[in-house]
Formats: sequence, C-alpha cells, structure tokens
Amino acid sequence: MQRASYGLAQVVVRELKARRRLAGAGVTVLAGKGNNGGDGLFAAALLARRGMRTTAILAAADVHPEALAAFTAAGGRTFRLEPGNAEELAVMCAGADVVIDALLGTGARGGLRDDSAELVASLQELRPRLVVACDLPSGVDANTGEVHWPVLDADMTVTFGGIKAGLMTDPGEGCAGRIELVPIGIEEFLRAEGPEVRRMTALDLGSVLPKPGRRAHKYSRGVLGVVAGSPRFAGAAVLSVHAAALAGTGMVRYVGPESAAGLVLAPTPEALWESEDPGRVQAWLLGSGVDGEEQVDRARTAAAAALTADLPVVADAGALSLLPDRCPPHWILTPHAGELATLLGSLPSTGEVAVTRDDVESRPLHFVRQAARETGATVLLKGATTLVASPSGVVFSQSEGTAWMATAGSGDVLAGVLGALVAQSAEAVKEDDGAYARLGLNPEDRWAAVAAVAASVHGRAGVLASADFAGGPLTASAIMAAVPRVIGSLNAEYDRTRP
Ligand SMILES: NC(=O)C1=CN([C@@H]2O[C@H](COP(=O)(O)OP(=O)(O)OC[C@H]3O[C@@H](n4cnc5c(N)ncnc54)[C@H](O)[C@@H]3O)[C@@H](O)[C@H]2O)[C@@H](O)CC1
Ligand SMILES: [K+]
Repeated sequence: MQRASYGLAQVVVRELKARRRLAGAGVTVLAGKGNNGGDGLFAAALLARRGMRTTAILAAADVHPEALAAFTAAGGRTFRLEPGNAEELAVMCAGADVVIDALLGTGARGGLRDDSAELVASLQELRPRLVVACDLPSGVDANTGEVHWPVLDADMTVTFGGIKAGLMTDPGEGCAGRIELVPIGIEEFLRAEGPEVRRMTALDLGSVLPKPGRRAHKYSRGVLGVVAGSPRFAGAAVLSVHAAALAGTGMVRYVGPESAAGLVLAPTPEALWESEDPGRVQAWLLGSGVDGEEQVDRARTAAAAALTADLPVVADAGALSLLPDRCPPHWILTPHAGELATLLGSLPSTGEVAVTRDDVESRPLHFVRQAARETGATVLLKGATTLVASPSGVVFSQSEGTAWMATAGSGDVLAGVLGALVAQSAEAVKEDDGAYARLGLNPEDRWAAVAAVAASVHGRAGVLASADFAGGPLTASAIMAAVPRVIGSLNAEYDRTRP
C-alpha cells in the first residue's frame, strides 16, 4: 500500500507541475471504505506534507483507519458525505486543482451507490480541472471493463502492479484517460498468472512483423486472394486491395466483375484480376463491401475453397454470413459491434436471447470471447479499442488509433492490412521462427496476435496520418498511405532495440 500511495502521489505532483499548478495546489480525495480509499488517503497525506491544501471526502463511516490517521496528522481536512450534502460537496470538489477518485477499487461489487453515486454524478457535470483515478475509475469492473454508471471520467489513472483488463477494454478504458503503471512488487506473480488481456508493444510488433529474406520472391512473400466490393460499395475493393499491397504482401489477386476490376487496378496496377478462379493464393480476404448475388457467390466459392485447402481467411462484412458451422482459428472475423450482434444472433447456441449492438458495446470483452469460442474462429472486434479473441480465450487489446479513424472505408483498409499480414505470416505462424513462441502463444492463439498487429498498425497509421495534418481529420486513403511508414519504423525500432 505504501508503494502504491507513494507512486500515486508522485504522479499527481508530476502532473500538477506539468500543468504549472503545483505551488499551493488544492487536492481533494474522494475516499471509500476499502483499501482503495486507504491508498487515496495515504497519497493525500504525502501531498499535504509537501504543503498542498488537502481535503478528503469520506464516503463511508469506516474508512481505512491508519490512512485516515496519517491524513489528519499531515494536516488534511475531512468532510463526511451524508444524505443531503452530495451536491454541496461536489461544488467544493470541483474547485480543487486535482480530484483523486479513491471510492472503489478492485474489491468493488457493482458500482457507486446512494450518496457516492450522487456526488460523482454532480461532480461529473461540473467537469473538475483534473481527475486522477486511484487504481481504476470507481465503478469500472477491473476484470471486464464493464461500467456501472455514474463514473467520474478520469484524465489519468494511476494503476498498481499491472494494467487491469478493465482498463484495456471499453467502456472502462474510455473512462480511464491516460494510464500510469506503478510497480508495487507483485509483478512477477502477475506475470506467472498470465495476463487476462494482452497488449502488443512496439517491440512485440517489430518481432512478429513479416520481413522478406534476401532471396524472397513475390510468391514466397504471400499471395492474397481478395473478394471485395460490389457495384454499391466499389470503394471497398479499391481500398482493401491497395491497403493489402501497401502492407507488404507479395501479390494481390482480385476476384470480381470486370467493371470493379477497372476501378481496382487503376490505383493498384500491381494487383492481378480474375473474374472467377484466381489460381494459387496463400490466404483469402473475403467480404469487404461484398453485396449482390454475383459477388456473394464468388465469396462463397472462395470460402469453400479455402476451407478445403485449409487456408487462412479474413472474413469481413459481407462474408460474416458465409461462415461454415465450425471455423478453424486461422479464420479471422472482423465485425464491428453491430455485425457481432448479428453474428451472435445467428449462432444456435445463443438461443432465444437476442444480442443488440448496445449489449456488445457494454460488454465487448464478454461477447468477443463468446463469438470466438462458439464459431471456433479468431474474432477481431473493431472499436476505439479493438479486441481480438482466440477461440481458446486469449485476448489482445489494441487502442493506438484516433477517433478521426471513425470514417468510411477505414475498416476496408484494416481488412486489407490484416489480409496482407495473414498471407505473409502463414508459414511463420505454423513453423514458429521463435517470435511467437517468445510471446508465449500456442499455435492456435497466434492468429490473434497477427490480427492484433494489424489493428495496431492500422491505429498507428491513423495517428501518423493525422499528425501530417496537425492532428486534423482523416480519410481512409490517408490512413492507408501511412501504413508502409508505420511498418518501416516499427521494424527499424525493433532492429535498434531488440534483445
Ligand atoms: N490487492 C493488492 O495487492 C493491492 C491492492 N491495493 C489497493 O486496494 C484496492 C482493493 O482494496 P479492497 O479489496 O479493499 O477493495 P475496494 O477498495 O474496492 O473496497 C471494497 C470495500 O468496499 C465495499 N464495497 C464493495 N462494493 C461496494 C460498492 N459497490 N459500494 C460501496 N461499497 C462497496 C466492500 O465491502 C469492501 O469493504 C485496490 O484497488 C488498490 O487500490 C494497493 O494498495 C496495492 C496492493
Ligand atoms: K478508484
């Protein structure tokens, strides 16, 4: 607890300094009855000893006794939250330079109740200057990221020992702001337990991104077959094929009507076109913008061929309704929340209970795991935070992107990047060259890592492209154009720093 509260106090000091509000700063801690409240009060005691004006709102009659004693001994003022004074206290809190939310931690069952809920709801409306959550925003479930409202949105979360699954999963992640991890000496133990939700670092990405050997040729570098686009969604074919080419696959073979091929080949003359059978491929991307009987038939034929030949498949949009009864893990589905709800609704196991888009958005971790388990596929659920689940339950969470990426065609670019990585990685995943083993992944879970790499590259490309416009808005084409730079710099960083 001492390490946790010391770490929390240090981060608060650093943040106030960065905002030039350190001298004579006013600090308010909202303290609940458990150890989380204890951490908050101990941290506030340290801040009081540095000369800050510290106030504690005690949300329970029996807060951590030693921490409270330390806080009052350091000169902190206390107020008790009681029926009827929540709003008044909220106004007081909103005047502080920093509010530390230490109402509920990992021991919480459900969310804030009664007066605490009222205090937080009022305070949220008053938009305090700076909110720092102690360990996690109170009301966020540490294990699932599910949120019991109201929650005080944090600018930053100082979390102890390890980044909880709930801070890497929406909607919890959306309440947490920037995450600062404070080591408290339990890290080895957590590592041995294995993480609930993983996140690929830049170094991890560099270690598994495909790199051509000196004697590589276009066929050895991965040939991707693409069935995408339709008269209504012609752009999906154009974007996914071009993105696949930019993401480094040796060759892209586009399968579609001649009218679409003209559009596809104009910006990507590198691609080959076939009206029906494209010949040999190492992987398939099916479904982006696929609509209408003719193109759906092509996707269906390719899906059947892929299943027979045991080839990896990325099934996007229009291909999500063409799945076999049981997919292998090297089929990667890429739904957004609405498509995942539809997919779950079509599974016999879901039974009578309809799953809505809102359900998926409230419990993405739960539903992405369920979809992977029940289809047998690897499932990539697109969102501000993208989750990827393997059928065995390994989950990756990547959230490198920017909200500007919520733009038409962005998903087609992701599909193209993923298709390209799958086509290039098929051999490495099967005959692990060491990189996947170092990540501690079994063969059937490695496809989730490949999908996480694609999500991360896509997110990073969005941020890089937006930076070219001073943080301004993006088109899918701009995201796509930044993909080679992202791959190049991740490879360069890996070469510089690899163990
Ligand atoms: N587990 C560890 O190894 C460490 C834990 N630490 C801190 O301890 C926290 C966990 O402490 P606790 O287990 O005491 O959990 P909490 O601080 O979340 O408090 C749980 C307490 O609140 C009550 N409670 C549960 N749900 C409630 C609700 N919805 N409304 C009101 N009261 C509710 C429970 O009766 C329990 O007494 C962590 O978040 C972290 O801040 C750190 O000090 C570092 C080490
Ligand atoms: K908290």
